[in-house]
Amino acid sequence: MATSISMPSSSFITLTPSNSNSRRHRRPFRTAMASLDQRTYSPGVRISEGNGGLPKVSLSSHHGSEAEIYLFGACVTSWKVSNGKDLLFVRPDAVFDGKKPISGGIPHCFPQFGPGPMQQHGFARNMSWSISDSDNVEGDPVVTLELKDNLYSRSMWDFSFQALYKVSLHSKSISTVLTITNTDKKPFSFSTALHTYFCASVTGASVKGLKGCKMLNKDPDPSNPLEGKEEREVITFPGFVDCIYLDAPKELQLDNGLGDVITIRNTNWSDAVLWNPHLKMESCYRDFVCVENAKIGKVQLEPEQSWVAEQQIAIG
Ligand SMILES: O=P(O)(O)OC[C@H]1O[C@H](O)[C@H](O)[C@@H](O)[C@@H]1O
Repeated sequence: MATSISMPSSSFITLTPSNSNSRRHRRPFRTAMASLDQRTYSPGVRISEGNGGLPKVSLSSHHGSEAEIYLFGACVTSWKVSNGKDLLFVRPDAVFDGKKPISGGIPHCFPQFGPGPMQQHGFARNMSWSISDSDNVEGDPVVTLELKDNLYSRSMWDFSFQALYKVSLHSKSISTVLTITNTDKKPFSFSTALHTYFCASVTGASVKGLKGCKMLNKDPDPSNPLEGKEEREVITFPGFVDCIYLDAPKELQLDNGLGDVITIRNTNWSDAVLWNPHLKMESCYRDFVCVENAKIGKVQLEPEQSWVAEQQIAIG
């Protein structure tokens, strides 16, 4: 069944979440593992200790789908539909030490995509987010995570901001809405991406939907990307791939080469990135491809303005 994403037509909005058909718990707190189990969340939303003792939110829908999200980096590390097959990939070299970003699942790149004045892909993927809200909408669990500036983020990017990340699990899809709000008194700008790792057989995987897009190919020289236009209907991963697609469409299709066709829809994520490290990660490159929704050109926000973007990945 096709599911549509309904989003405000403007990319800059003020958030007013509401849902009459929901069972919501709003409990802002900063995570401390000892106190986590005393909190209650909406049905289908549970918190427990994950790898490395890091707090992990588990979502289970009444349809049998499941997802896991680490508060460290607000990283969705697992998404399973009712057949129990995990469609996301976590690299075998991923560490869960609360310092290094979790390599796999859906890491955030914010407030910078790629290399730049601050660390690669910014700091959001290696900070602890908190739970600001949980909900259950007709049997589907929803959790909203929040990140605000602190001394660490300000040491790299001296702005006051709020990031809200709402993750909703459905029977055959998972959607994420990222809202960045300028809570500062001065404007700021950022680039961002959701660096999604999909389980795949790299020799059978392919992506459709990018034909005609302007490309910035970081292969062979990442510091001097080659401009071009994508001519292929079906893009495969025969070797190292690291390519930005500007003004990508709202819907891409990934055939993971493992028998699944995954539709990746978005609202307001204007760009896309394909990445597979090939022999640079010899132990695991055969088992995943990254298809990333991104905002490569800078988003500029005035004080109190918000930017909102949604990604939905769906199967079947
Ligand atoms: O290893 P990471 O810091 O997670 O980055 C992994 C990759 O992310 C993106 O896909 C970039 O386009 C690549 O150039 C980068 O190598």
